[in-house]
Amino acid sequence: MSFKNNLKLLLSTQNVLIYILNSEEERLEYKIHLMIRQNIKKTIYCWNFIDGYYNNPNYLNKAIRNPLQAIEFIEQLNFPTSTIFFLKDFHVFINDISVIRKIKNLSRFLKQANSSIIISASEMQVPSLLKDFITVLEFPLPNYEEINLELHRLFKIMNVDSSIYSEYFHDLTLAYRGFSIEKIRISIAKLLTSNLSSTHLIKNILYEKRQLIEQTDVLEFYAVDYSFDNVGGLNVLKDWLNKRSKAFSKQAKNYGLTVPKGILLIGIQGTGKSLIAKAISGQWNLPLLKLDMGKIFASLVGQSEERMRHMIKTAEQSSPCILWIDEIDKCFTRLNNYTDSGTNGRVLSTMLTWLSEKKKPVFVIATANQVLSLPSELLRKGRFDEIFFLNLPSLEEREKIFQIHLMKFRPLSWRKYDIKYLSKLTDQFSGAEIEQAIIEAMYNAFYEKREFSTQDIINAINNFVPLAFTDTCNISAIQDWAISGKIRMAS
Ligand SMILES: Nc1ncnc2c1ncn2[C@@H]1O[C@H](COP(=O)(O)OP(=O)(O)OP(=O)(O)O)[C@@H](O)[C@H]1O
Repeated sequence: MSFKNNLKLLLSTQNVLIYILNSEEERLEYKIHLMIRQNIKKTIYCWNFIDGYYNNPNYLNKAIRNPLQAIEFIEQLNFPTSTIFFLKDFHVFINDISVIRKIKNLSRFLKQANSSIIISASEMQVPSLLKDFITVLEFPLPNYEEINLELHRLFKIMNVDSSIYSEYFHDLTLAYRGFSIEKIRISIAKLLTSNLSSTHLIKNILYEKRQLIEQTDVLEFYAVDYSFDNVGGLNVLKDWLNKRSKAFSKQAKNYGLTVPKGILLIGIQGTGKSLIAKAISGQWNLPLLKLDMGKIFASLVGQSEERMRHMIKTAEQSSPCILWIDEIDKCFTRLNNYTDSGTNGRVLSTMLTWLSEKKKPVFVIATANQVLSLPSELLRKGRFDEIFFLNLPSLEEREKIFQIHLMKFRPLSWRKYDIKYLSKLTDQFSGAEIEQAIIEAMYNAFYEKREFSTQDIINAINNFVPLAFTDTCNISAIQDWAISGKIRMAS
């Protein structure tokens, strides 16, 4: 249900105390006034600590700097019917016992009078004594249409010919998702006065967005310049992803397609799971947010779930985007789930519920090395669109990986290396190990002050012991599991 409908319902069903969590007080106040004018017949009294009651000429400056008096004022008005008392920053004062008592005493009469108190709060600070009386609502940041409207308005005010940017208006609007209206105003004023081209304008907004996202502490904004050309092999996975590359477009929506949820990539270390996450972001031209799972877990009870919820909200506000959850197996294991039914289980269940019910265009890429220890709930249908297994590369895939890395290091002379022979020598090597062997060869040749050759790479390969040789048991177990048909192979 939309915020507006939710609030309308609460106000018409005798909810006496409504606590609205928001970061945009001015916009919230405007929306409530608009609702009163258009949809509901109520009178409104607004109060803040410095000005007291300020919007009704008959009661100007009542209860200045006195929250208790602000509540007593309601009593003095003799409980007017169908009235809203909009109290700003009142969360700071409702921990005072005299304020709590007064509100409790008032609540019955407010109910009879069909009136309500709305507390506008920037933080969640509901005292336990009022828990049963308060309904909490969250005021969402502006949506696509609101941002679009505001941008047109700002362009007009600033006398900027919006037709110059018309082709980019959709991208501009998307880039500003996750910003408050106030932040959009400041940002657009700053950017338009610096006469940037459309693409630079969007780049700068994304830079500001990055700072906004990183304030959350658990999300890192990854600026990547990768595409599928940087990934050798994994053709089935790439094909699957290519078919969804326009999944977040208007055309896909009009076609009736549902927004894809995401994928779980399971595989041996160094087979390109992280690389694929970065490449999708570049290929689909969507921002990549990396979640630091370790930072979700806090020591205080309830704080970890709160951080998870906050992270989800930030990702949704920045959508469309890619959310990359690296090494999910390190945080959620079967063992953890059974031994720690507390925090770990609750954080997992918050995430699983979101994954199942997610409607916003946040494409989740979770990666894991271990599958046998992953909680089964995570693998269940409906969480991810698909689970892919990334095996050690085949001969053809190794050829492609050698080519990609040699082209990267020697864009002009890569053809002189005997890629076919090197690929044959590296059976059981991962992509990361192939890259490592080339780098090792380069170091050795550089030390001897000469260009590196195929022979240097052969020497490096001969001195290299790949993980598949040292961790045979684990790797065979995961390969057997994948081959048994439980998940889709990435190549
Ligand atoms: N298929 C591939 N094509 C090209 N390069 C690859 C491939 N696989 C791995 N690499 C190289 O190895 C590096 C490390 O791989 P990556 O971090 O993506 O592996 P991973 O599967 O995420 O490993 P881990 O499980 O250890 O996190 C990549 O940055 C890339 O340079």
